[in-house]
Amino acid sequence: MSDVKPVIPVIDFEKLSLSKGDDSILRGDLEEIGGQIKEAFQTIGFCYLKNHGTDGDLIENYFKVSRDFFCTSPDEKAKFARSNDCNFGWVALERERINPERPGDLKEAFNYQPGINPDTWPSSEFKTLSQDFYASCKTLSLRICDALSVGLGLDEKYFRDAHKFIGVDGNPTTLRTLYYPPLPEVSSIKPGQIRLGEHSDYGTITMLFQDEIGGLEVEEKGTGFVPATPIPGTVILNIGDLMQRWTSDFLVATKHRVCIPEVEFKRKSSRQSVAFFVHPDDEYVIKCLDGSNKYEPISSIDYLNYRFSVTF
Ligand SMILES: O=C(O)CCC(=O)C(=O)O
Ligand SMILES: [Fe+2]
Repeated sequence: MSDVKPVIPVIDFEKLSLSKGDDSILRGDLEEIGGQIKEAFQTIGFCYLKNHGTDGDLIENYFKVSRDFFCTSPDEKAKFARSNDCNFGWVALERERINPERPGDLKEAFNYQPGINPDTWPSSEFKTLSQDFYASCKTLSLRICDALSVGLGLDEKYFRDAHKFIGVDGNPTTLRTLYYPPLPEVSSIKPGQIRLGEHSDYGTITMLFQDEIGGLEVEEKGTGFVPATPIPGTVILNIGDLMQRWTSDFLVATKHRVCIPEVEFKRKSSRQSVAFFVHPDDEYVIKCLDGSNKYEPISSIDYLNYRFSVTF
């Protein structure tokens, strides 16, 4: 057996799994798992969590209802187009350029944030599954917050207390289902165009569920981009720029992207993923945790608006 650690570590989350009630969570388990997550975020900035306890049927059904929507006609999808002032709905192919130096991303997406109550949904099933998936991700992300708080030597509820309003007004945490359609012939892909350009996320943590097609790559210092190969049953976890700022760069928000697969059948296949972007409450003020003033205090919502204003 080699002692070389895999670049992106796989962390066993079983002891903090969603199948366990809040009362059965032990401090020692938060320390152990929180320490492993911290170490991953100090180095590569990404990890996989296995045995997280998210209901497999819920994941499967949410992927399916999303795919059914993305496979409807552009006119149908346009009825649910996301506007700049309302974080709900469909984002068309090439509509976003997350890396402004590249052409539009070859992806579609659908955003959901429970504080926003749209008049209509693509289907009642889509609505129910979005609500259920959001609720499950919320619980898991708060457990991750507890582990990370303990891992960083903070009070167990430190990060949880900054995320009190996830899923209600006053917190921008977003569930985004992503669809990367089958790709056209290489000749009709624009120079430099990929499925999702290089970027780091904006908020505190991001959880990502991906199908088996692959293509996600993560930047490793000194090496370049390395694949985040799909591992069935896991969720991928990374931090965003706001968490990096909060920890005065102690933890790193790693750049990542989704490339055009080299294997032909994967280029001809669609790819799906689901991201849960966690942000602190709008008015929560982020101050450097080490007591330094490396970065000025800033409210969560001011930071997010600033990031959107320079990207889109
Ligand atoms: O689809 C993926 O694998 C990555 C998605 C992502 O990084 C994002 O939406 O920020
Ligand atoms: Fe991302």
